[in-house]
Amino acid sequence: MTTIDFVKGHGTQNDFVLVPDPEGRLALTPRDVTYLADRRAGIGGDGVIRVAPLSAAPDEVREQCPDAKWFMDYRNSDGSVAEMCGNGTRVFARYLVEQGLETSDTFAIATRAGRKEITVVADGFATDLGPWRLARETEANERGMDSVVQVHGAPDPLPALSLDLGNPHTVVALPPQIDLSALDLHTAPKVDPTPEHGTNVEFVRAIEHAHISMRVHERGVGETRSCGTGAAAAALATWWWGGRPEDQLDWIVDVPGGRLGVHIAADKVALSGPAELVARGTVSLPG
Ligand SMILES: N[C@@H](CCC[C@H](N)C(=O)O)C(=O)O
Repeated sequence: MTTIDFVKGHGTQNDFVLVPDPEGRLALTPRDVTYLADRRAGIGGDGVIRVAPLSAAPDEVREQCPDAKWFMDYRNSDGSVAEMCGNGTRVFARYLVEQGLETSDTFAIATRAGRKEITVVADGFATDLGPWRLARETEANERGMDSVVQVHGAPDPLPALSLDLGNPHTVVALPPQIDLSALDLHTAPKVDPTPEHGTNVEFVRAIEHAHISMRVHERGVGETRSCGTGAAAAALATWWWGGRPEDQLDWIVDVPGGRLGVHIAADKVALSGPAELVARGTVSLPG
């Protein structure tokens, strides 16, 4: 039986089991990940993050991130690998700083979606998520929609926009007659056309100028209380639908677990918000 150290943390209640692997020797299987993420039989989390040295990252990640020391090896709670996790980057950064593994106010980390730059800010951490793009630009109609989403709680399919932030997102602007709280996200919303590699789905309600609230159904997880790349996708889609106003580049995104900041800069986007570590211990992996 293998016993490992773990650290539990969260960013706006998007929670993760961090697994320190300073030598880069740990091969977490999907079964290990589902066990660690299990809220009843294991530790519990929306995802599992192995903290590995850059030398343990895949070749293409090492090439893209030569100045990063640490690789965020992210898995969803169902054991699947995801390219990116925005809230995860901040919790990962919190761990590196608390352990003294990073000592400056700005540093790079490596992810499967490339190099991400972290900045320590007053209320947590900001992550430069880098470039984003419309996933199906050629198919977006004049209203900026390229797909439809069927979700329990809405009588008809709702128009949506797909964005790529390193990982896939489909954003729905809720019509005024449907409350965010009326949606049932226990089952995955159905997206048409079906994205080849699945998608995270965000439902957005505008509150005021550059201020939205959202709920999310995450690929590989289910409904979560926050999603960092999802918040960025939701702000970008709302900004896009609004005609990309140049005076609306700083967004507030309210999620069930708290509040995130999103800054849009030309072809890049940044995410900011809190990150907390709440527990440490050891756990035996299933044999
Ligand atoms: N919660 C994350 C996103 C995690 C990955 C996602 N479920 C996927 O499969 O793409 C975030 O904060 O961005």
